[in-house]
Amino acid sequence: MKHIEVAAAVLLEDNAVFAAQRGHSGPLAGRWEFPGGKLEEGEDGTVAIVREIEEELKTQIEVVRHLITVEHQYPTFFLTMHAYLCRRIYGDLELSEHIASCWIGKDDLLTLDWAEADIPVAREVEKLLR
Ligand SMILES: Nc1nc2c([nH]c(=O)n2[C@@H]2O[C@H](COP(=O)(O)OP(=O)(O)OP(=O)(O)O)[C@@H](O)[C@H]2O)c(=O)[nH]1
Repeated sequence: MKHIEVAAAVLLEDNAVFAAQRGHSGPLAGRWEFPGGKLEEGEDGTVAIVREIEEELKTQIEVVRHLITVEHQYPTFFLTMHAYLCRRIYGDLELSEHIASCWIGKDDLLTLDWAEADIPVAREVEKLLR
């Protein structure tokens, strides 16, 4: 079974979190996620997340702290996902791969159609929102 290791960014601003909708085809098409991507060989998650957000969203971020690591078995691969609380430094989170994005508050957070592995992350985020 394929094992994928991914870093994801939790960006909080004005008491809301940034979420993005996947546009790729495949089993998770159209599902919502925290932006990020796969670690390169030998790469630390904190380095990977800064690189991925620069590539995907043309935005510079910094990592504030590790939030949660989730392990999830999808039908076709096993996922390890490290979610980091991050801060935006510069850039407007321009979508290049996702089809939509939103800033979502505590009350609506769990109503989004999240990728399954993201539910435990969303629950952690819920604790950080008022
Ligand atoms: N970035 C990200 N990926 C997630 C999340 N939740 C989740 O299940 N995943 C899965 O983890 C993998 C992340 O890879 P990616 O975003 O680099 O993937 P991709 O399939 O577009 O790959 P590619 O860049 O090789 O085309 C995908 O299979 C994605 O479905 C999440 O919150 N953020």
